[in-house]
Amino acid sequence: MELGWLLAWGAALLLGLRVLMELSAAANFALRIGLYSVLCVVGSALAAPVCVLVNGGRSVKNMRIIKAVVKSFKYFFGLRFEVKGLQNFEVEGPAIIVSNHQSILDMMGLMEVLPDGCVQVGKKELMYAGSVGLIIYLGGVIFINRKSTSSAKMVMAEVAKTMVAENVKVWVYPEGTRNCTGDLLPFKKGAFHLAVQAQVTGTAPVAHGFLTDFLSSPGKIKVEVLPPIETKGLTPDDVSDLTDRCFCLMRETLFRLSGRPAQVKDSS
Ligand SMILES: CCCCC/C=C\C/C=C\CCCCCCCC(=O)SCCNC(=O)CCNC(=O)[C@H](O)C(C)(C)COP(=O)(O)OP(=O)(O)OC[C@H]1O[C@@H](n2cnc3c(N)ncnc32)[C@H](O)[C@@H]1OP(=O)(O)O
Ligand SMILES: CCCCCCCC/C=C\CCCCCCCC(=O)OC[C@@H](O)COP(=O)(O)O
Repeated sequence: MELGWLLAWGAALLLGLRVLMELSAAANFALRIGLYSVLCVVGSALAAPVCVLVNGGRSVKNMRIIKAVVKSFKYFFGLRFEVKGLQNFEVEGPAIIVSNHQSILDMMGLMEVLPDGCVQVGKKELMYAGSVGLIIYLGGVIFINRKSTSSAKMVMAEVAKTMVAENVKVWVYPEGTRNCTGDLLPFKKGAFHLAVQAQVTGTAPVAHGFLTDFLSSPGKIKVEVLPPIETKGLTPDDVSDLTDRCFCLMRETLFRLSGRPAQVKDSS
């Protein structure tokens, strides 16, 4: 009898949530973000011991495991991904990847395209986000202190040396924070200094219209990897131009993916 009541209450709750999601777009979004957070926390707790057992601790190789787990999340939301330009990651030698960053949800899109041996740059506070922080640490994410420019620059200078020595790709979010306005924030220049310091083969901009597509249920998320910009031979004097070029390319692509007319605006 008690089990019967429990099932009845459970069914009523699910039905109630379903109706709420149908009636209110805000409730729909909040519930889906809630489910995503639960999946991240539980997925991280389950994946962390696997990463330690398979790769012995913090290593970029763990990103393969993390990627497999995060890629399964789309089935909970009925999402599909339309990925274009993956071949643009096939550059010889180290490279920088830059992408827009709309929300915590972006990780689902990023994992659809993340190449092997690619480390990401993240704010150091992420380390303290419970099991999610642990998995981010295990995945080899490079942590920077956004409150100290000199310390962030020092970390980036070390990254420049490592990426050349170990032939790795580095993924940076040049807006430096989440931004869900549908447009881009002016780019910070760290990624582009890094490209020049490491004399990388290319800087590949990635653009996605994640949030717009996530809100239209069931969404088809568009992610596009643009052709890399050759950065070998550039000097520190070229950093501003390189930053502007990437900004314009990415903004144009973001607007196209979101189905809005292109607008003209510079990065300053
Ligand atoms: C299994 C289940 C798993 C479930 C969980 C799901 C997924 C998780 C798993 C893994 C995914 C991890 C994802 C992590 C995502 C993290 C995203 C973020 O955290 S974004 C925020 C952090 N990132 C950034 O901030 C990068 C962008 N910022 C920069 O590049 C900045 O420039 C900076 C280097 C941080 C410095 O910033 P600051 O504001 O302090 O200074 P300015 O940018 O204003 O620069 C001042 C001045 O210095 C010059 N400059 C900058 N960098 C350099 C340099 N390296 N060398 C020389 N000079 C530099 C810059 O040009 C400015 O000078 P000027 O004004 O004259 O041009
Ligand atoms: C003991 C503490 C427990 C904390 C539990 C935290 C639970 C978090 C639940 C779900 C979060 C999933 C996060 C996926 C990783 C997303 C990385 C990310 O998007 O970081 C934001 C950062 O780029 C920019 O931060 P700001 O926009 O500047 O801010």
